[in-house]
Amino acid sequence: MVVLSVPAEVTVILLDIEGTTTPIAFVKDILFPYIKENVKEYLQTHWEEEECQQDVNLLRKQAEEDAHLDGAVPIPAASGNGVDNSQQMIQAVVDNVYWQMSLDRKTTALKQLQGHMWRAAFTAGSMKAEFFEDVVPAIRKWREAGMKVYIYSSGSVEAQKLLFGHSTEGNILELFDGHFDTKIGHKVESESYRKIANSIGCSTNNILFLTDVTLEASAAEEADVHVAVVVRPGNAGLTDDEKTYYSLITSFSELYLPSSA
Ligand SMILES: CSCCC(=O)C(=O)COP(=O)(O)O
Ligand SMILES: [Mg+2]
Repeated sequence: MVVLSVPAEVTVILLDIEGTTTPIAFVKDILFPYIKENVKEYLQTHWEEEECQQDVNLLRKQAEEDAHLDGAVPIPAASGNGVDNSQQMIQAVVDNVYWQMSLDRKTTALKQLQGHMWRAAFTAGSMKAEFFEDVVPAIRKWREAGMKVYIYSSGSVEAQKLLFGHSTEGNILELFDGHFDTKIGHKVESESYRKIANSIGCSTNNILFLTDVTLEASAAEEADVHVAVVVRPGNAGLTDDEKTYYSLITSFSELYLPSSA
């Protein structure tokens, strides 16, 4: 088995979700289709609720920022009361969500709505998150060795908690010291990793970030975070240069912690 030695200065392991702890197929074939199939009905049912209106307002602000992009879908401001106006707005939100999802955008606005929508499915038990089989045993071992373990995903913190709270392995939220999402910054921006270190109360070089996306790995590395790129079935392929440059692991069990020897 290939072994990757974790530098002695590392005290925190920061984990991506999609393509790292969880198969991309679970996200693309289960989580995202649920949103597309249910978004219109969800908006119709919850439209008058404050949480739903906050989600719509955030999506509208995002739509304003996106106005210059090809194919962008605007969300009009409410122009009055009435069923027709609400139905038009709901359709605009639906179209905007579909457009954003067609580009796999990671905007806070889209991720916040998705998180709220998944709540019903996870809490009713009709959806259970999946992890690669090495994930939970490895995290338990890291914790026993004194590591802190955090999640950093584009999925909202609320969605992350649903995922780890309702999985095929039960509620495993206790395994994490905390969660970060795009509210701290985007995963392809190195400043986000500095802010995460600051929030945890450590130096960036105390963190090892595991992700499947080399743009994220590169941003983290620029902030002096240690990185390993996770190669899983179904993940996007890496170029030869990326394969040579990055430390690669295909299972969390390939990480060797000197402190656990
Ligand atoms: C609770 S995560 C749901 C998946 C998701 O929406 C997503 O965007 C995953 O992104 P990641 O940063 O984990 O690759
Ligand atoms: Mg990922």
